Amino acid sequence: MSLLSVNRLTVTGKQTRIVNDISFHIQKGEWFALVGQSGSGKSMTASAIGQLLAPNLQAAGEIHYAGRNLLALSPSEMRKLRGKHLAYIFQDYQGSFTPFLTIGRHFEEYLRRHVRLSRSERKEQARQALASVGLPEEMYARYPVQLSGGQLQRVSIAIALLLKPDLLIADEPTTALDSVSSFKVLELLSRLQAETGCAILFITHDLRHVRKYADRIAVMKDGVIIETGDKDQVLNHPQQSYTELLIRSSPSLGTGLPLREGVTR
Ligand SMILES: Nc1ncnc2c1ncn2[C@@H]1O[C@H](COP(=O)(O)OP(=O)(O)OP(=O)(O)O)[C@@H](O)[C@H]1O
Repeated sequence: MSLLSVNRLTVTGKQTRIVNDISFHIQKGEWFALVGQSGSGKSMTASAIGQLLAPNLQAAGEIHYAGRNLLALSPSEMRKLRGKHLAYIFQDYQGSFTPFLTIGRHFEEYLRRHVRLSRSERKEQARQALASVGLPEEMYARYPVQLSGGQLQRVSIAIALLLKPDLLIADEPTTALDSVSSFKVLELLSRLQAETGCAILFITHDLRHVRKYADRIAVMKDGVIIETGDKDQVLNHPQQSYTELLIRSSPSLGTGLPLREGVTR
């Protein structure tokens, strides 16, 4: 059985349909990539899963997780699930931190919200989590502004994985980072996924990362999933001309694939 099953999800604004009747499923422990160009509806899909859509947007359809339809949960039920079972990391990692709280306090607050632990136990867990993402203990007492982008994103990952969620939703986690930091963050995610066994819904427009890390891919265009399958199948034998175009426009993937009729570069 799938860990997460999205069935006929639609996200609508006042006048527009942003996500249009999409379905996909994620298996336990797999790295599932949702790819497509900017504005195709990837982030809205990710937000709908955790009931994080802006108030002017509405989701319809079903999103099944552990036998429950997430779209039907009350806000407080959803809050309990987020963090413990389902965690997010975002492109805008800075927005996930409160500037006047130390890194340590961010861990503390997260743990306090979700589990019953003594103060010293919380501190110990935070220390271990920092170490697990390769950050020194002294980061605990620092403020977010005193860390680099890559370090902060690593802290977000440490916090997101603190309670060993089954599903991590990573919405373009490396887009705002330079290439060395991106590399480190993705290697870290890959290692932690192997250690914790969590599934990852990985949202990106960078197919190089997909090639390296993903198990399966769904390609999104204009709010619709136009193609889905195993990574190698989709990247080596795309069925849709749009997928071909995405592959061709990717810096290091765009070679060796014959251009099909009607596809323009
Ligand atoms: N609160 C909102 N109200 C109305 N439309 C919105 C709202 N938020 C996003 N949109 C629109 O929804 C569409 C899909 O946006 P979304 O962020 O899901 O795209 P994306 O594929 O994740 O793009 P990117 O890669 O740039 O993040 C866009 O056209 C965007 O302008």
